[in-house]
Amino acid sequence: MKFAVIVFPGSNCDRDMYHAVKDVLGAEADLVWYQSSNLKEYDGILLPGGFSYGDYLRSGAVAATSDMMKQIKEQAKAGKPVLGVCNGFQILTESGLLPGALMRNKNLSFMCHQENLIVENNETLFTSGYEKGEVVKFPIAHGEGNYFCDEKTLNELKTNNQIVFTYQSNPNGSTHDIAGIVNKEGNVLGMMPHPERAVEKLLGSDDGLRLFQSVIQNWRNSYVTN
Ligand SMILES: NC(=O)CC[C@H](N)C(=O)O
Repeated sequence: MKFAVIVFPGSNCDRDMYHAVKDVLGAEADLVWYQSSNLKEYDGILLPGGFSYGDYLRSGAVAATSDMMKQIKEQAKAGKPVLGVCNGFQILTESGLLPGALMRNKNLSFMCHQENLIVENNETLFTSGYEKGEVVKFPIAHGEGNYFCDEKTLNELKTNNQIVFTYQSNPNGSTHDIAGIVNKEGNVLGMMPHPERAVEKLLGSDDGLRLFQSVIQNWRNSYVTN
């Protein structure tokens, strides 16, 4: 399985994502500049965190209009796994691949620390390696992680089991303590906390490893026969 780690001007967690999948997991991965047109070559797409286009207008708003996002939409439609972390999540909501929006944190401050998350749904291709209800520890690092959606959208998210991670102790004011959601089809996950920064005990947690392992395992189950 080969991953594309998408790099926009202003991405700054791209190297961490690359390190996690390539060096720690031993998967194939490339850093893919946003002007590339070869996304079809990849089996999985990783949208890392950062400050694409300096967070101008709104976080993720400019990147959402790029040709790269058009390619990502096509690949998502084809069923490939797409993971957006932090600014990646913001880009996914801004581009309409996921519902809702990320607003300024309730305390209007940038926050950077470890958070406990609850795995609400372990029936996705990203979370099959976790137990339902399991508490995992991932770091957060954001100023605009306050997930908002209207009542109707929240009910849809609940009905379709699209809420994947919630915060055990809500740090940013997110609606329903939401930390991560999937699309209806289940192949696009957006989350504010950083699984790629929780892949080695030295980092304070390796709970993020199983997320990437789940993606790889599910891809193998679908495409590799022997
Ligand atoms: N680490 C990140 O991706 C930061 C995301 C975003 N630009 C924010 O501060 O909200």
